[in-house]
Amino acid sequence: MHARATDATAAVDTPLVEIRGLTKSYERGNQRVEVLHSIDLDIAHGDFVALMGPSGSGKTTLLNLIGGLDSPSGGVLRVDGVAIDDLNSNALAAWRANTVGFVFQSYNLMPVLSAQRNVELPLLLTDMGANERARRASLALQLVGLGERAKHKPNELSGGQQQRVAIARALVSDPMLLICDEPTGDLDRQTADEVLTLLQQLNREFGKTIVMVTHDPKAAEYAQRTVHLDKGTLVDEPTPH
Ligand SMILES: Nc1ncnc2c1ncn2[C@@H]1O[C@H](COP(=O)(O)OP(=O)(O)OP(=O)(O)O)[C@@H](O)[C@H]1O
Repeated sequence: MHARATDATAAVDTPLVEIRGLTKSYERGNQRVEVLHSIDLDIAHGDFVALMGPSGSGKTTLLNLIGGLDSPSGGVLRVDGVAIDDLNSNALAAWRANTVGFVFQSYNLMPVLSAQRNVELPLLLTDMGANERARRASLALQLVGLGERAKHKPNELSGGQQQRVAIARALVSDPMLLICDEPTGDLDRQTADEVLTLLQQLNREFGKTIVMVTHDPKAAEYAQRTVHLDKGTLVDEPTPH
C-alpha cells in the first residue's frame, strides 16, 4: 500500500472533499422531507473526521453522499476534484472502486468465504489477475494483523477480527478515502480501542483520509476533529482533538 504522500503534496491546497450548500431530500408518501440542509464542509487530504449527532440527524445520509453511495438533491460535492454527482452510475461505481473503502458496523463479510477471499472481493471489480489479487489481499491482511488468519472463515474469527478483515477489504484497492459507519458499534471497549488504533495508524502512517460516523465520544477522540450534525445541519465549529 502506498502512503500517497505525493498525491497529498500535489493537492495540498485543495480539500479532498468539498461540500457546498449540500441538500438531501427523500420522498415520504407524497411529502418531500429534507434531511440535510445546506451543508458546507471541507475535509483535507489526510484528515480523520468523526461525524457525531443524535439519531436521525443525517450522519449516515451525509456519509453515503461523500462515499458516492447515494446522490445529493442539491449543492456541490467534489471528492478529489471530481463532481461525483455528475457521474453516471457506471462511472460512479468505477470511481468508488478506486477511491473509497467502506467499513460498516456489521462487517458485511461473506460467511462462506475465507478471510483472504473476502478481502479479494473488491478486486474482482478490476481487471487485476488472480496472483496479484492474492498478493494484495495477503498484504492487506498482514497490515491489519491477521496474516495468520487468512484461511479462516468469518465465523471462526472474533468480532474484532472480523472488523479487521472488513478493514483489510476496504484497504485492498488502496483507496485514498475510508468511509466508516459506526465501525466499533458492535464491539466491546477494548476491541473497539484496538480497531480505532488501527484506523488511527492508517490515517497517520498511510495518509488515509477517514470519515467516521460514531455515537461514541471515546471513539471520536481517535479522530483529528469532530463535526456535529443536528437535524440535518452542522451545528458548531469543528472540534480539534
Ligand atoms: N431512504 C430513505 N428514505 C426516506 N427517509 C430516509 C431514507 N434514509 C434516511 N432517511 C431519513 O433521513 C433521516 C436521517 O437518517 P440517517 O440514517 O442519515 O440518520 P443518522 O444520523 O445516521 O441516524 P442513526 O444515528 O440513527 O443511524 C432520518 O429521519 C431517516 O428516517
